[in-house]
Amino acid sequence: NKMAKAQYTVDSARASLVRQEDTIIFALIERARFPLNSPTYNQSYTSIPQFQGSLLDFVISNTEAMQSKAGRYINPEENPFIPTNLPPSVVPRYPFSQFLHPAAALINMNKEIWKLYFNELLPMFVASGDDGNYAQTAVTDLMLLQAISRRIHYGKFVAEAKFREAPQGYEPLIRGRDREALMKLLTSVRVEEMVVKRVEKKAMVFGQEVSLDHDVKGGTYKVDPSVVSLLYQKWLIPLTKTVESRRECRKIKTLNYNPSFVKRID
Ligand SMILES: C=C(O[C@@H]1C=C(C(=O)O)C=C[C@H]1O)C(=O)O
Repeated sequence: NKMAKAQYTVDSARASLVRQEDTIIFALIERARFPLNSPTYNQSYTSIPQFQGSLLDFVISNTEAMQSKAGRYINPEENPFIPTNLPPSVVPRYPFSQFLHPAAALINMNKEIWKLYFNELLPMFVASGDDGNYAQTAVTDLMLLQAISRRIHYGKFVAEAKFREAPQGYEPLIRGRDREALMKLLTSVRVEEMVVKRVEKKAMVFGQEVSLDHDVKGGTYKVDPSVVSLLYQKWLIPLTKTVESRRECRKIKTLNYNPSFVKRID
């Protein structure tokens, strides 16, 4: 049996979220190189033959189609932004562990993340203006959107690991559909505070100007460290927790229809 062993624990899931901070901060730095470049998002700017949508829509749907063929979405950590009509993978299927219940695959918050990205996030960290680099802008948007989406949906794994480590704590709340108590049990204020502080520090380290002529000097950063911590505090952490609580709430089905599930998961 080539099935990879379930490798997620609360600790390993946390370690992955810490690692993903690097990806998100570098993606923010890359996107912040360009001004807003609003034509990238304006459907009337592009008139691409046989395509309806903005340049970003065009880049995302074509990139996701190619990445899907290359097997990206076989990994349950990945969630496409435009899931309709995605071509199937054409590569041999790696047996990723079935750590999540299949119902978890139905949680896809990318529509919300997409809206949030344009309405709230972009204005927080890009300068206004237009330098014509629309394709480059779309590519950096996609990298950032994918990194943010992966982080938020990682809440599925966090929730599953938390449940498996303390089923006796979660089960009655899931059965009682007590969302509020579930959210409380899922929350670790201490961890959240560390995340918010650490990403600010990382943004200072990763976003400083490095030169051989002088010691590293603080003060100017490629993306504002306080914006990075605000972004985490206001959006990324709350949305990760929304995914976590949705995952727990939907477990009611598993608990009710398959009572052996809790035992089976060792
Ligand atoms: C991810 C976790 O769950 C919650 C969400 C957190 C986050 O999004 O960073 C941090 C702490 C918890 O409130 C965790 O406990 O590590």
